[in-house]
Amino acid sequence: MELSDLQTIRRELHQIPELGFQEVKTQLYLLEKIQRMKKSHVEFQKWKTGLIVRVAGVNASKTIGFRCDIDALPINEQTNYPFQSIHEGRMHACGHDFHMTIALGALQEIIENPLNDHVVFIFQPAEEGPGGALPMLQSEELNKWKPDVIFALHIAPDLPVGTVSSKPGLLFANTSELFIDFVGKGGHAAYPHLTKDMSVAASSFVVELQQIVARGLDPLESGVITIGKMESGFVQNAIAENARLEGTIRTIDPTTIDTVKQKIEMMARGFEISHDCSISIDYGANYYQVYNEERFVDLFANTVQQAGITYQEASAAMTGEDFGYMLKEIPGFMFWLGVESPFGLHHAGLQPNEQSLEVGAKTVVNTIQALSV
Ligand SMILES: CC(=O)N[C@@H](CCC[C@H](N)C(=O)O)C(=O)O
Repeated sequence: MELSDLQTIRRELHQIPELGFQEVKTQLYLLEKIQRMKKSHVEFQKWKTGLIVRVAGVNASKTIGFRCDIDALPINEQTNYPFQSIHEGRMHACGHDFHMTIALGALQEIIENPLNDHVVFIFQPAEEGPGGALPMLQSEELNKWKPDVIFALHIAPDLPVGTVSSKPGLLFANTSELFIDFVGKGGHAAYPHLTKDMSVAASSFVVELQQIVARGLDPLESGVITIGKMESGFVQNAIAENARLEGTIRTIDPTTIDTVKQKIEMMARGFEISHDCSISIDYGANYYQVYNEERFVDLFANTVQQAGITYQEASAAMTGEDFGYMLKEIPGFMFWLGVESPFGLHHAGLQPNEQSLEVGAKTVVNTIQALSV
């Protein structure tokens, strides 16, 4: 596919971002593109709001899988693009518009030049939450065409176009969402002694949470607790009866996340006494670490270098990815694709360089070919 075709697809997808398991327009868009490419050796199945496409090999001994994620974030876009999101409060701020476009570009190439092996393209919903990889992996649809080896990519705003990066072993962290609800007693702003102020309780809780990482964990273990959203009260001159914190926990070791959760629960019991309130905790979606198999990372590094693309050894990151569940069951790896954006992932100004679409599609095709040898 020409760069201009990839750009058109990316821009059209960028305009219709949808949250996890609501990717209705996105699924239709992908279907329409796939129908146009479809030939007799191509089949597809829908899975919820996602899709699985299989290109049959000419003499297959295995199935190679490439997975891309298709959902967006509840972020208000702040780019100066003429093709901004038409969905208010929704944005492809994690590059999934790029991931889908690259998958479509690679799919077309593989349809036109089928390999010996079968190739399965997985368009997975709900990566940002509540998590589509695990239920998709357990689905009849995916099990019908289960890959023997699988890989995926993620855009990297801090890497130049023409550079890709990965590493053997741990690439992304273990994660758990974190939702904490506080219930106290509201009242007039002038009579705090008659109330249980949940704005104060929740604010102190946010600050105290950081002590769990600073003082509750072995300094040689890594952890992050981030509260990305807090809400309380409803008017400036009333004391808040309710508060809600929304955040995420990240750890390098899968067992450390349980330690963090225990400490949060102990802290909540203490706050219930000291603030005379009730606190409930929900951990939402939990993702398993992304762990790359060394032999595939080596093969990938050699393949891209032969194609004139720069390979850089990555460091592990505290980002999460439910693709970790797929890698737990199917051998493979994940890599970062350089897109040099002035703003990072999950930022309202994310503007990845579209030149990277061609590099991405070429890299995916080359990798599938290398895995098929
Ligand atoms: C690559 C990336 O940015 N992934 C997300 C995954 C989110 C998982 C979940 N909603 C959570 O916040 O724990 C990330 O934020 O790392």
